[in-house]
Amino acid sequence: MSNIVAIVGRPNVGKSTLFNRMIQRREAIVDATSGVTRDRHYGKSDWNGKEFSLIDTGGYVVGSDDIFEQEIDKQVELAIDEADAILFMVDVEAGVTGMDEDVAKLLRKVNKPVLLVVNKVDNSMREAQAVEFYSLGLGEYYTISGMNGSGTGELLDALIEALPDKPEEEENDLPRFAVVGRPNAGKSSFINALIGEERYIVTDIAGTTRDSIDTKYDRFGFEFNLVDTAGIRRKSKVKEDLEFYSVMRSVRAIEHCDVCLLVFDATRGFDGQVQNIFWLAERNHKGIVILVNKWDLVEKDNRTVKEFEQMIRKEIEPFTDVPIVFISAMTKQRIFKAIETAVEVYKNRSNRISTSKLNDVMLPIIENQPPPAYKGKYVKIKFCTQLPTKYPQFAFFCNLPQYLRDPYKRFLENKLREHFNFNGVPITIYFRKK
Ligand SMILES: Nc1nc2c(ncn2[C@@H]2O[C@H](COP(=O)(O)OP(=O)(O)OP(=O)(O)O)[C@@H](O)[C@H]2O)c(=O)[nH]1
Ligand SMILES: Nc1nc2c(ncn2[C@@H]2O[C@H](COP(=O)(O)OP(=O)(O)OP(=O)(O)O)[C@@H](O)[C@H]2O)c(=O)[nH]1
Repeated sequence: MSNIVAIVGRPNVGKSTLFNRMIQRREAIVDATSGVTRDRHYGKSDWNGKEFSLIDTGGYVVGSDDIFEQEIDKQVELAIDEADAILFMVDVEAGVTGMDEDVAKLLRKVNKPVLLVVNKVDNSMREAQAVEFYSLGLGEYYTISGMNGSGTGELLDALIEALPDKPEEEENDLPRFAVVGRPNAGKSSFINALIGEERYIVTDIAGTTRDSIDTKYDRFGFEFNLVDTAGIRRKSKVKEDLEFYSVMRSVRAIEHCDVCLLVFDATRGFDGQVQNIFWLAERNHKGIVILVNKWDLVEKDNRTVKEFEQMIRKEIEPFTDVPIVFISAMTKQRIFKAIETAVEVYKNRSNRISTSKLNDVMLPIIENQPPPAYKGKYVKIKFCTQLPTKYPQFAFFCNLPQYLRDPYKRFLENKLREHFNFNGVPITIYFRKK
């Protein structure tokens, strides 16, 4: 699990410009041909080998200036709750504004690293103007130009230095489940139905969940950890139904878990916000179980289940090999089934296939349907192997890896899924030169 860094600040100071710079740098290196559209607000970055997740809190709010100000405060409070470090961005062109002062006031009370970033310092004259930001009472500041990149190296050095060291080893080897979803989907109700009474919670100390965000349960004959349930149950001050809030509240739990239980409200549909959380889990290579909640409220006939499944699978293409369980947190219908499925997905995610077995299955398939010629070149795949990682990744060795396209990658993934059980688990495929 990586540290979470949030960029806060009033609109138009340049948050997304810096965000894009930090994310793209890495994406260019990691995966130049990724077909998935990038999240505008969440991504991974790294500096000197230290990885962190980056959240841009900007661009969510439309409305009058009044609403604006309140919203910014809420975003900052949430960022304070959920992030490990905060980049507070201000704009040297505009100078210190009232809104900057409000945000600074919130941030001065915070017991986490806060780095004051003065943006749009494109030249040395502006460097001198930046001194006025000392008045915000946050101490030292970093001058950057998000646009041309100057100063960002120093900023990143300081950020990495300030980030807490995360323990690599987990507390125990039990499956870690996170219950995620939009506000009001029924996450708390589901957790309550699952664990019964309040007294099952061992570590529910609000605000101190940072270092131990697992809570251990032993229910229905399964042992597992629920991730950050305290955080979910704490009932954040923020209740608004905005994408930003659900993403912000999910990021931490998703990063820390093995399997996400994605709860959605059957009466509201599998909309964009649910999908965002789904892809957040997928991009983090987590197992996923979709829980269609409030099933008691749905008028059903013998086709309803099928129709729901089809509708959902259409929205999550091409990663459709995901279990869907219809539950009611209220009547406790199929609560046990939900956990049982999550345990199965957990096992699938740890599924390791021996190289000989893998090649016995995959090579004949490849021979039968080899990659199509690309630019007149024929690609020969020689063998494949599963990499020794926590989640399923496969390397296919071939003469011309750069000529293999996404459709063939998907073909191989489908064949892997047909022959081995990776239900609910994202698969990564690499082509390597041999
Ligand atoms: N001169 C200068 N302009 C910049 C710099 N960084 C960003 N800008 C400009 O500032 C404007 C706002 O930048 P954004 O990155 O969209 O700002 P934001 O804080 O994400 O804004 P919201 O999404 O509304 O919260 C754009 O016109 C950018 O081109 C910089 O370093 N120097
Ligand atoms: N009919 C019905 N109502 C449900 C069910 N699950 C939850 N609800 C209701 O839906 C509302 C929201 O449930 P919560 O459990 O608070 O939802 P949540 O996802 O934890 O919400 P946030 O804390 O805002 O993120 C409550 O009024 C619940 O009583 C269900 O299975 N059936």
